Amino acid sequence: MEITMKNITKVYGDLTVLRHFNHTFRKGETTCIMGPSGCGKTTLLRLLMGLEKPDEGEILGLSGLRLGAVFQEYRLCENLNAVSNVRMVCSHAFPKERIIHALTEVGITDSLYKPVRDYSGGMKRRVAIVRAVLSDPEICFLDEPFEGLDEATRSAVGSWLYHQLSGKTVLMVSHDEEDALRMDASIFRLDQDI
Ligand SMILES: Nc1ncnc2c1ncn2[C@@H]1O[C@H](COP(=O)(O)OP(=O)(O)OP(=O)(O)O)[C@@H](O)[C@H]1O
Repeated sequence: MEITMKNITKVYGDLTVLRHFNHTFRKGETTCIMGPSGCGKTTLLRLLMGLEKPDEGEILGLSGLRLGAVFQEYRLCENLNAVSNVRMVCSHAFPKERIIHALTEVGITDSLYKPVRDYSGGMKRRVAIVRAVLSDPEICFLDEPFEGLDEATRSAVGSWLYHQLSGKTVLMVSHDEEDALRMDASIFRLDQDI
């Protein structure tokens, strides 16, 4: 029950981001990928999500899995409200009340029906988090999921997310060890000497 990145090399023009990189992530657990800015953390997630192709190497253990993701740039439909954004990833029969309940639990209450273009960055991030969770992923990728949230919200949303994703495979990126702690994640430091 593992996801293996085997001999992965990723190059952008003159820049080699990963060179002959090998690592195994355990399924059913949360791993927090940490490392200096620009070291390739997002690239690593994008390779695992299949959004980038490695120049060399292979990734094993992911095929057929249902993916969920929170991207740094939210990727919401700006003209739709929070409920509609989440509803897009749910099955037809999924009760709207459960969507509203989840959004309320992360603190999106009175703005549920406003277009998300009018939301703050922190609110957009919380909508993206609820969308990722309610898509019922088998593996969830979280790229700096708590960025832009104040300490109290970070803690409340972190605890909600931890409970929702418990037992699933989660690969997250963060600069903050507190985030790893609140998600009960093991830390993987990406510090390749390229
Ligand atoms: N599509 C791309 N084209 C060219 N260069 C890229 C591309 N994507 C990433 N890079 C470069 O690859 C390197 C690694 O980027 P990446 O976003 O993976 O780093 P990171 O560790 O996630 O950084 P941060 O912590 O700042 O988010 C950076 O130098 C970045 O500029």
